[in-house]
Amino acid sequence: MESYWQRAQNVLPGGVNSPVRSFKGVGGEPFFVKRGQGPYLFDDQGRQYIDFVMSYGPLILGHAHPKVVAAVSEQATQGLSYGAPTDLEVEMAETLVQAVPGLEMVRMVNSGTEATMAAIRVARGVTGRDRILKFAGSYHGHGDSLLVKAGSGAATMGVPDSLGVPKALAELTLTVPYNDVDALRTVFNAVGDQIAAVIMEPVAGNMGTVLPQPGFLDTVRQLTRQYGALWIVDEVMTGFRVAWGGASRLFGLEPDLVCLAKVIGAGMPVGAYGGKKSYMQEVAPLGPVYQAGTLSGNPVAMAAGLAQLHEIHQPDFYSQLEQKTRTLAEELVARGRAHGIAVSANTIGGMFTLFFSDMPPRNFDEVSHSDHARYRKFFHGMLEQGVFFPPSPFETAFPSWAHTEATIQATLEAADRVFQQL
Ligand SMILES: Cc1ncc(COP(=O)(O)O)c(C=O)c1O
Ligand SMILES: N[C@H](C=O)CCC(=O)O
Repeated sequence: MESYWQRAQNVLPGGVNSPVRSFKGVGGEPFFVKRGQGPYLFDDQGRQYIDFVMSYGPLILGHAHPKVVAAVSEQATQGLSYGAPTDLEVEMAETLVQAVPGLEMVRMVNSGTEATMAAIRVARGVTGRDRILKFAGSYHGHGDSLLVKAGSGAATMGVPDSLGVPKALAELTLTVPYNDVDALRTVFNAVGDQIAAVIMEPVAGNMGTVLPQPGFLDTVRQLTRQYGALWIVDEVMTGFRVAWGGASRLFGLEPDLVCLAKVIGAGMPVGAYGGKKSYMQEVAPLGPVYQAGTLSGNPVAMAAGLAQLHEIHQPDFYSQLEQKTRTLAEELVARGRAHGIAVSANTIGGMFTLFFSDMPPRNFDEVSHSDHARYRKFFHGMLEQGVFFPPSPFETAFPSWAHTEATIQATLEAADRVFQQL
C-alpha cells in the first residue's frame, strides 16, 4: 500500500505545503504527525519526539496547551468567521499596542508574509519611494519584493532569489550583509534618498539564530532617520518569543513599523503590522494604501492568541524560558566539544541555533561556511533518538514553556550519544 508520503508526491509540490518540511535540507523523508502534546510530537507510526521546531515558533506554551485549546473550542461554538468587527480584535490590538514600542495602531492579517508585504506597501506609500533594503539571509516571508537573498527555506532549497519575481521589482530590493555597518553606510550614502524602508529581523532567525552586534541596530535607526526611510522591524519570529513585547522592547528600539505573527496566534494563521499612527492612518479605509482580508482578525485565531498572550504575561515567564534555552544550548556546545567537535551556538529568549563551527556566526556568509554535512548527521542522529531539531541549518530551534528539566536532560543525553558518532 502507498504511504501518505508517496501519495503526497502526486498531489502536493514536493509532498509538502511549505518547502522546509520536505527534509530536502537534511535528506530523507519527513515523518507524518498525528498529534502534539506539550513538548512532544507523535507520528503516525506511534513514535514520540521531543519537538524543538514547535511549528517554527508560535507554540511558546507547547502543543495543545489547555487554556489555548479551551479558548479555541469555546469560540468555535460561537462561529468561525463573521466578516464583521468583534470585541476580540480590539482586545488583541490593545494588547499589542500596550506591549510593543512604537505600535500605536495595528492591522491584523493572516500570516507573517502578509504583514511584511503590507508594511512595505505602507512604507512605499508614505515615502513615495520604491527601493527597500533588507539583509542577506534574512527571510520576511514570500512576498515578491522580499525573495531576494532570502534565508530560511529559500536558502535551504538554494533559491534565495526566486524565479517568478519580476526583475524590475527585485532590482528595487537592495541587500547588505547582516551586522555590516560599513556596507550599510555605503548603500545609504549612494542611494539613501531613494530608500522607502529598511526591513530587518532585529535578531536574525532565518539563517539560524544570529544576534545583532553591539551598535548595529542603533546604526540602522540613525541612518533610516537621517535619510527619511522607515524602519520596519520584522518581529514575526522574535515578537513575544525573546521577551514580552519582542526584541523592540528588549532592546529599547524605536521602530516606525512592526510586523508580528507566530506567537500572537498561538498556532492559528495570524499576522499583524502596525506602527506610528501617522503611517497607519494612510491604510484603507482611512487612507490611500489599500490592504484587506476576508479572514483577517479571525475570531478563533484572536481567541487562541489572546489566551496564549494572557498565559505568558507572567513575571518570570521569559527569564525561565531564556534560562532553559541557554542551559540547553550551552550544554550542547560543551558536550559536542568534549567529543572534539567544532560546535557553537547563538541563543536569546526562547530561540537558539547550534552551528557546526568554532565561532558563533555573525552573518549569512559565516553560517554558510559552518559544517552543514555534520548538521545533517546530527539532525538524523537526534531524530533516531526521538528528538526533532529543525530540518535545516538555516533555521532556529524553539524550546517552549512545556519543555521541562526532564525533556532538556533527555535531549542532552540523546545528543551525547549522537556526538559520539559524528
Ligand atoms: C522573520 C519572519 N518574517 C516573516 C515570516 C513569514 O511568516 P509566514 O510564514 O507566517 O508567512 C517568517 C516566517 O516564515 C519570519 O520568520
Ligand atoms: N523559518 C520559517 C519561518 O520562520 C519557517 C517556516 C516555513 O518556511 O515553513
